[in-house]
Amino acid sequence: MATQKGKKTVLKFDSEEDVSKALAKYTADLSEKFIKQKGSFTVVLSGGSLIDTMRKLVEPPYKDSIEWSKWWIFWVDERVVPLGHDDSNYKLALDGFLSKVPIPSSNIYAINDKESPEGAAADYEARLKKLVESKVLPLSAISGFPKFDLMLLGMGPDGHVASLFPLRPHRHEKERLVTFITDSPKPPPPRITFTFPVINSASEIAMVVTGAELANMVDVALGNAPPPDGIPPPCTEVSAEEELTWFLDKDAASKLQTSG
Ligand SMILES: O=C(O)[C@H](O)[C@@H](O)[C@H](O)[C@H](O)COP(=O)(O)O
Repeated sequence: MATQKGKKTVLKFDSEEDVSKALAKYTADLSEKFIKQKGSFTVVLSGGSLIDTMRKLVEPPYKDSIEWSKWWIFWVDERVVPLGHDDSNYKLALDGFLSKVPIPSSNIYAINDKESPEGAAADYEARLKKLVESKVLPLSAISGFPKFDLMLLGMGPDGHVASLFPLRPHRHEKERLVTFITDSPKPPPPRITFTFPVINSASEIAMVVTGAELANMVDVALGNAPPPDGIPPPCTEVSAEEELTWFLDKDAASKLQTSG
């Protein structure tokens, strides 16, 4: 199998508002590109502040120009709570994004909230495999794992991405597509999450990071500073097959500026 990986780009903006504008344009451009190329656009969302930062995408001109009917929506991680619960990443995305645009509901892959964490991870993985069979999701020629067009990721101050946390062994999972955790250090504890082989098979990944409390970890993630405990955190493992693009506001990039 080929092993070539994609490039990495770091974009810095004066404000979170500018990150939001740039992220909307980037996402709209990729939507147009992938829909032209393959007739669909598969997008993987995170929870946290990302959905709010995506707010410009559901405003003109993008709200009316994007071919929403060709979009497919997935979650890189989800809290195992009822879909209507305030902790649910599905609810967060529904309220802030999905309820405002006409993506077909059959293209929106929420978790099965009747299952245990283990059951919900197995169920989500089985549904992804069906989408591979029906050719909605291609397999990466590099990794052999399902290949999504775009993943939109956030990062925690401990360097976690998705629900892959520094001191939890599931960050090293290499076989499964989706795994689970019942003791997440970030509440709520029960979660399911894509594994690194799936995350790193995406064509495009946007790491969307804003706020001064993340500045130290951005420095570590981009290789400018060593990890505080000597163990590379999950954020250092993210790569995309085409391009990984970091969207940083001035505050999140503040340590990078001082260290050059
Ligand atoms: O469900 C979750 O908790 C998220 O998917 C998680 O991985 C998030 O993206 C980061 O913790 C960053 O969160 P913030 O953007 O709120 O800092």
